[in-house]
Amino acid sequence: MAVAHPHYLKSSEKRKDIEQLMVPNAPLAAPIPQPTILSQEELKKIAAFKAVEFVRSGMVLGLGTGSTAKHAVDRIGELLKSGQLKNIVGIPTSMKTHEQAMNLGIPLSDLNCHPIIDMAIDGADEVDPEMNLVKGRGGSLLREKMVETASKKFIVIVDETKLVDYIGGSRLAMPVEIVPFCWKFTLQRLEMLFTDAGCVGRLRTEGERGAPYVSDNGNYIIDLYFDRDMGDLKAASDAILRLAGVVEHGMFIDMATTLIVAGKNGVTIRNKD
Ligand SMILES: O=C[C@H](O)[C@H](O)[C@H](O)COP(=O)(O)O
Repeated sequence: MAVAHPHYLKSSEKRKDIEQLMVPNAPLAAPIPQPTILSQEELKKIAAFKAVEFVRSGMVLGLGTGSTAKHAVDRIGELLKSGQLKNIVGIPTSMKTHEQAMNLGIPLSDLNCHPIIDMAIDGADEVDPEMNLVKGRGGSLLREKMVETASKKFIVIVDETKLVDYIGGSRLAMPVEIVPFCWKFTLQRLEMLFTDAGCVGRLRTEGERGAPYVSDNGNYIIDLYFDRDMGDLKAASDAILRLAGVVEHGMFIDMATTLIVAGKNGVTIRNKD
């Protein structure tokens, strides 16, 4: 199903007016409707707002992490404030989202108190044609996976740049959360699993001094980069999880129940068969 972006037309018309004002001796003609070019940020927001339309009062909600999920959390906060939503309980997937939701006044809880979640809404770094995902480039994969596997429905929200032919296909990171102890050893073991796919691993670092990035759970992250398709994802997942030292990986296989993609031609909503 594709839906256009009517609520964004006004701003494009505004832009047209401004362009006309900047052209010397521009004729005073009625503005000609132009196709709207939306930024990636606007597309993320459109996908996020569409997902929040599925939220109902009384739900326990998994609150995702990242720049796309942030729009969804903001929107939920807004609807709670205006009274359009009531009795929502949010389960945040990171310390960052916890802070955002708290500042918005969204009542929060955790998996100990709410082991079954009605619906989770979160972004993704990659989505393949089977709706398998890569997540965790923002470092929150472990808590996201815990919350989203506990969710009856998991709505993934992305702009169309996240669509790939196969997992790893963006050539960007597939994150793996590991314990800090002897991280180089674990990195080498991870690379060795995927030599056929031309896999290279890098410890994620931050700051000018390149200190290891530390997750909300006190762990390190190894980013894996693939030259070629790694093949059977379930076999890859099992092999990674069998390595002592690995906590979790960022492949979310067969977890998404709905995918919302915002692109220049509109919004597409797809449910898992
Ligand atoms: O750890 C981060 C999460 O998995 C994000 O959902 C993912 O990285 C997508 O983030 P963004 O919406 O900022 O592209």
